[in-house]
Amino acid sequence: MTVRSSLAKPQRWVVKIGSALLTNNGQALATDAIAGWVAQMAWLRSQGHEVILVSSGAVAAGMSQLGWQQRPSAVHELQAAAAVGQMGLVQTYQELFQAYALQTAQVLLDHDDLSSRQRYINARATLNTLLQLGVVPVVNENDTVVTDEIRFGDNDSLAALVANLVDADVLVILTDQDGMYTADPRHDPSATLISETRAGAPELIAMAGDGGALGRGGMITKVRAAKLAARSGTHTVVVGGRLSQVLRRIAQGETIGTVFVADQQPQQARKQWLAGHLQNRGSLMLDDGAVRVLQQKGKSLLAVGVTAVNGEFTRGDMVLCLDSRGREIARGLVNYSARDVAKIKGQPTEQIAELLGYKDEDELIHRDNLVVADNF
Ligand SMILES: Nc1ncnc2c1ncn2[C@@H]1O[C@H](COP(=O)(O)OP(=O)(O)O)[C@@H](O)[C@H]1O
Ligand SMILES: N[C@@H](CCC(=O)OP(=O)(O)O)C(=O)O
Repeated sequence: MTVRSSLAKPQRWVVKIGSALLTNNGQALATDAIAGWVAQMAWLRSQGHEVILVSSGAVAAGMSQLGWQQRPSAVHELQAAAAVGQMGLVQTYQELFQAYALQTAQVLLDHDDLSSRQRYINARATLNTLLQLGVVPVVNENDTVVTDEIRFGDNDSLAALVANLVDADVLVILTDQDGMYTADPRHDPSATLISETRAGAPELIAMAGDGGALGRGGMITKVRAAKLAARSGTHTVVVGGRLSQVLRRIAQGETIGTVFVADQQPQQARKQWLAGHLQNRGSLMLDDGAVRVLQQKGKSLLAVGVTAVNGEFTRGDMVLCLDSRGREIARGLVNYSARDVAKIKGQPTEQIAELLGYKDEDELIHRDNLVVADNF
């Protein structure tokens, strides 16, 4: 099966719509165009796909509401414009999705949320819960507190980090060109469209230029985003948002835009990332039964299989899982702090709420967040 045709199976999609598309030349939100994408996302949902939307446009919408003709260069003015514009942006999505009986949720994130382990695990749990509830999350950068991203107008990397967070199958970046060309087509009329490439191919950087006046990340940030997304095995499609029925056509395997193929299997890529990127903060000693289910059955770790706790860790930290002789058999992101694990170790899952006065996840470490030793 080719990457293109694989997109026709029910999938988890992250769809990113850039500033360059969302406004009518910076005058106001392009509501008709937005209605068209919403209709297509509702169709994706009706076909069994899950959809997370990453939408820019807050600064551009705010500028037009405030009557500003020029994009300001002062960061606090950009942030103020984003705060004004975000209101109209989410309201527009809420009303348009409602026509398809779909609920929406506003999720504002910044890069720190995704690099701090505790916030990472919380953001992941919230987004997964929203998807399970059938809600369409509408994500944007938390522009009030970021500086670099708003200055450079880059929601592409945010979209890639969201794709990593939810293990998306595909990231679709809608923009104002039909895809990625061998050079910026605004400046080089001989440039040709690249139909398929490997995410992370080094030659792409030299072909990618910067952006236009409204969205400003340009193609460079999309190339970087495709490389980031590939860490979770997510394929990226950069494609023209104004092409008729663009999302439907991608879901039907049509060859449009540029596909950046992730050449690692999702699980493998994610586990490599877990294995390689985080320092451990403590360890859990497991009984023989827990060691067996982790090693042989690929299951999650439950509190009942833990016999001892070491170290000072909080929810979201990386901890080592040791067998009774102290050998490391796995490592993963823990859902409870060291203090709480000490209270629930050896206990069945049903006891967690009573022992702690609250319960987050059933698992101490979910299998998606766990790497068993032979994968290190
Ligand atoms: N190699 C390339 N292929 C296609 N577009 C490119 C390339 N290099 C630079 N660009 C520019 O990137 C722009 C899209 O990026 P940007 O303006 O940031 O939009 P968005 O708001 O969608 O992120 C295009 O309008 C195009 O001029
Ligand atoms: N988060 C901001 C800026 C993000 C932005 O413009 O990014 P992009 O669409 O990638 O060029 C906004 O909503 O306006």
